[in-house]
Amino acid sequence: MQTLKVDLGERSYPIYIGEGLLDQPELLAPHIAGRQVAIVSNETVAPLYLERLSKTLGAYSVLPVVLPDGEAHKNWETLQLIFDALLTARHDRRTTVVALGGGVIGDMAGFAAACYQRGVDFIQVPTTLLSQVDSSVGGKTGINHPLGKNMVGAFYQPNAVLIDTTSLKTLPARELSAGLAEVIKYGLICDKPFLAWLEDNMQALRALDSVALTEAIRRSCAAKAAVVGADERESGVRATLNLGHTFGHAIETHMGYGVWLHGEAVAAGTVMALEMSMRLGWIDQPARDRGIRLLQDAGLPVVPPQEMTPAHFMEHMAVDKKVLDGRLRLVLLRQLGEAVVTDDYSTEILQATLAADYRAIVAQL
Ligand SMILES: NC(=O)c1ccc[n+]([C@@H]2O[C@H](COP(=O)([O-])OP(=O)(O)OC[C@H]3O[C@@H](n4cnc5c(N)ncnc54)[C@H](O)[C@@H]3O)[C@@H](O)[C@H]2O)c1
Ligand SMILES: O=C(O)C(=O)C[C@@H](O)[C@H](O)[C@H](O)COP(=O)(O)O
Ligand SMILES: [Zn+2]
Repeated sequence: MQTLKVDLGERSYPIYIGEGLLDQPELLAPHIAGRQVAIVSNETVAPLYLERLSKTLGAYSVLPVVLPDGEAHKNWETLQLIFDALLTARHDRRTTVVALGGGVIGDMAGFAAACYQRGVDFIQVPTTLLSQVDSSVGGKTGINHPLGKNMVGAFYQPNAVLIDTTSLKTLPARELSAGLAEVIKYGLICDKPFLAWLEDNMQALRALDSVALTEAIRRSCAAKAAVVGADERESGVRATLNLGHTFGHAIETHMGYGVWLHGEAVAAGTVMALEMSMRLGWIDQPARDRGIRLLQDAGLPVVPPQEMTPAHFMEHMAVDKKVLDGRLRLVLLRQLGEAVVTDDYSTEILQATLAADYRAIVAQL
């Protein structure tokens, strides 16, 4: 097992990474204060892992809360089901909410923990690659609004993150690829050598090679922990973790939550960010193409939806959380491995990026 730390003073917490950690009560016990634990999961993950985790937490009174599965359920109605269950079972302020599932479950369970009786303890047990490398770390919690992704939420850090890498064995290939989009993101924004490592190891990752996966998870979590430790509430460098997300969130909202997976939308959005960085003269064409090829090798879509016009993108991007005083800030690349958050671009270049022929760009690779 490997242990990383998210360094946030008195709110610091460990990230445990390893095989079979779901069965190790001694890792969770130090992070549970009371006798009550609510395991929040969904209809897909619960049949796979809920019984196991409940057994591991056998010393506590365990309340299972099983939600409907999917991004389309990341909303008020589903959040309410968590509060209903906690209140019906008389969970008090010393309860611990444990999120068992992917990023949708983690974001919702975390938000519920932030709100329930004004805040109770919370542990992340992520079971998708995306949640293991990104969403379980850093304390962004929340739900979607029909007008925009993650528009209602709170920064609320977990007490611990427990990553059992063997849970990835049951993950569908499409979901694994979605997680790889966020892994590639770390290489693009802050770790150029990691890009080369990913190019060398992409096939092993997609074949669920446990050594390669553990290394990708460790390196991703280390990058995320460093960024979050430096800027917990996104007043600066944390916004770089949003590479590809301004365009990607527009795709998710426009297409209907769940039609494009978050990681898929981020992948196509990252291609758009690469294209815009090239049009600004910051990266050259070989660098752009290298990024696109890596996303493609990960099994991800690299062309935005054909039905989305520049006007559609502009409409959705207007509610992005990086808009300040009406001006949209974008995460772009100065070079591979170095991201910037900037509003220093011309409208013409943004419009040209939105209108670019991505099918032609991909065809020439
Ligand atoms: N809070 C953050 O910092 C942050 C970061 C990135 C993404 N997110 C959010 O995370 C969400 C995406 O997360 P996701 O990609 O994990 O999607 P998800 O939570 O929808 O999980 C993907 C699918 O895999 C299933 N699943 C989960 N674990 C499984 C397993 N081990 N075996 C088989 N099936 C399994 C789920 O039931 C679901 O159907 C989005 O809502 C996104 O906005 C949040
Ligand atoms: O942790 C962060 O900060 C991120 O931006 C990570 C992203 O991968 C993630 O999708 C996040 O939920 C996006 O945040 P948002 O503030 O743009 O909704
Ligand atoms: Zn993301």
